[in-house]
Amino acid sequence: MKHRVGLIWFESDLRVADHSLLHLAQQECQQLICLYCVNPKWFQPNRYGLRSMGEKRWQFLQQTLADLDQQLTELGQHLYVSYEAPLAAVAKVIGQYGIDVIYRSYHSGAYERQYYDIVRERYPFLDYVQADTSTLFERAQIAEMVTELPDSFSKFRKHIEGSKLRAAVQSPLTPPTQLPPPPATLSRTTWVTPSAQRNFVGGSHAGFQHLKRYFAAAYAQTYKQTRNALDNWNDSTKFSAWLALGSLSPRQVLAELATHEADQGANDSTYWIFFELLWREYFHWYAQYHDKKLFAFDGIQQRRPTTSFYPARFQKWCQGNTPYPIVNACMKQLNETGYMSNRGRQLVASCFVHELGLDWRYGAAYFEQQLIDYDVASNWGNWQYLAGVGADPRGHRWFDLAKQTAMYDPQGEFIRRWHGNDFDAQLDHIDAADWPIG
Ligand SMILES: Cc1cc2nc3c(=O)[nH]c(=O)nc-3n(C[C@H](O)[C@H](O)[C@H](O)COP(=O)(O)OP(=O)(O)OC[C@H]3O[C@@H](n4cnc5c(N)ncnc54)[C@H](O)[C@@H]3O)c2cc1C
Repeated sequence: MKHRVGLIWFESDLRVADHSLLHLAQQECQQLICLYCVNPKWFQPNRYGLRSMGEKRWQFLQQTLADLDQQLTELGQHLYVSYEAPLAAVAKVIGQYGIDVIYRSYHSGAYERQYYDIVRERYPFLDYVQADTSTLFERAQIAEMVTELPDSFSKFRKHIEGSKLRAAVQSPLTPPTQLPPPPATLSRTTWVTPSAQRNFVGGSHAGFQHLKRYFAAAYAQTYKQTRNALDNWNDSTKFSAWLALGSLSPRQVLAELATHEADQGANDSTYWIFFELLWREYFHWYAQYHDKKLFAFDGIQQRRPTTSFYPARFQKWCQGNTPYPIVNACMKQLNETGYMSNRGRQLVASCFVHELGLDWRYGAAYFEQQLIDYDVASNWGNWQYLAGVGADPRGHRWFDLAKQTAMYDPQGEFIRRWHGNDFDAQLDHIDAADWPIG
C-alpha cells in the first residue's frame, strides 16, 4: 500500500457512488478517515446579518450526512463529523492519526478552496489528490474553457454541443466494494436525524429513488412545457437539492436521462434537461474562474449597480410582505419549504433589484440561508446574472411582474395557496415626525 492513513475530506460530494476518490483511497490506503466538517461559522451572523445555514438547509444536510454514514458503514467505514472550524478539525486529525494523504473533491466555492490551500501550505509534506466529482466534465476534458471561460452561457453551450462533448461525459462509477477501515481509536459520530420534509429527504438513497421514479414516468417528455410552473412537484425535476450536496452526481442524472431517452424517446423536452444541467455546469466553472468576484457588488462586470440597502424593504421581501402578491407567494413558499421554482427565483430576484432597489448580495445571502438546494456557484452566479453584473450579454433582466402573474398564475391559485395577497398597504413607512428631512 502506498499510504498508511488517508483522509477523505467530504464537502459537496456526499455519496459513495460515482466518487473516483473513494476508489483511489481503496487502492492506496491501509486505513482511512472519512471526515465532514460542520463549520460553526455557518450558524453565526455573516456580513449580511444572516446565517448561511438556515433551519431547512440544516435539516436536509443532517439527513444527508446520516445517509452517507449508513452507506459508508456498508463498506466497513463510518463518517466522522467534526463541529470545529475546518482548519482546526483537519489539523487535529492530521496530528492525531498521522495522515499521509488527503483526498478532496474540487470545490466551486472560493472560501472552501481557500481552506484547502491553507492546509496544503501548512502541511507541504503530505500527498494531496483532487478530482472533479460535482460536474459533468473533468477539467482536462474542457481544458481550454477552464483556462479561458467563455463570457456567456451560450458560447459555453455551443462549444460543448459543437464538439459533441455530451458523448464524452463519463458513465457514473459504481461504489467501491469495500473501503479501508478507520483507525480503531476514531470515535463514531452519533446521529439524531431530523424528520423529513414531505418530498425532500436528504441523502443518496432518497435522491436516487426520486431520480428513478422521475425518469420511469413520462414527466421528462413534457419538461420543456412544464418546467416554469410555480408549484407542482413533477413539473420540473427537483434534482437540485441532491445535486447541491452531491448525494446525486450530474453524471448519474445524465445516465438516467439517457436511459429514459432510449426507453421513451428523446425530444426537445428531454434535451432541455441536459440544457439546464449545462447551466449548472457553466456556473460551476464560472465560480472557479472568477473566484471571489462571485460575491462582489460589481460582479464580473466592474459596473456598480445603482441599488442600495434599505433594511425595512429587505425585511419585507424576506417575509413576503411586498406590494407584489406573486413575489410574496414565492417567498412564503421558500420560507415554508426551503424550495422555490426557477421562475419564482427569477421573479423575486428581479423584484429585489429593480422594484425594491436593493443590493443583490443581500438577496443572494437570504437564498443561501433558506434554500435546501443552496449551491454557491448556481446561487451567486444566477443572482449576478439577474442583477446585471454577471454573464448576461443583455445587461440585466427586468421581469414585468403583472405580465408574469398573468402568464404563470392566471387564476391566482398559487398566490391564494401561499397567501400572497396578505401584505401591508405601504412598502416604506415614514413617520410624519421625520419628514421633511433636513
Ligand atoms: C436567483 C436564483 C438563484 C438560484 N439559486 C440556486 C441554488 O442555490 N442552487 C441551485 O441548484 N440552483 C439555483 N438556481 C437555479 C434553479 O432555479 C434551480 O436549480 C432549479 O429551480 C431547481 O429546481 P429543479 O431541480 O426542479 O430544476 P430543473 O428545472 O428540473 O433543472 C434540472 C437541473 O438543472 C440545474 N439548473 C436548472 N436551472 C438552472 C440555473 N438557472 N442555474 C443553474 N443550474 C440550473 C439544476 O441542477 C436542476 O436540478 C437559482 C436560480 C435563480 C434565478
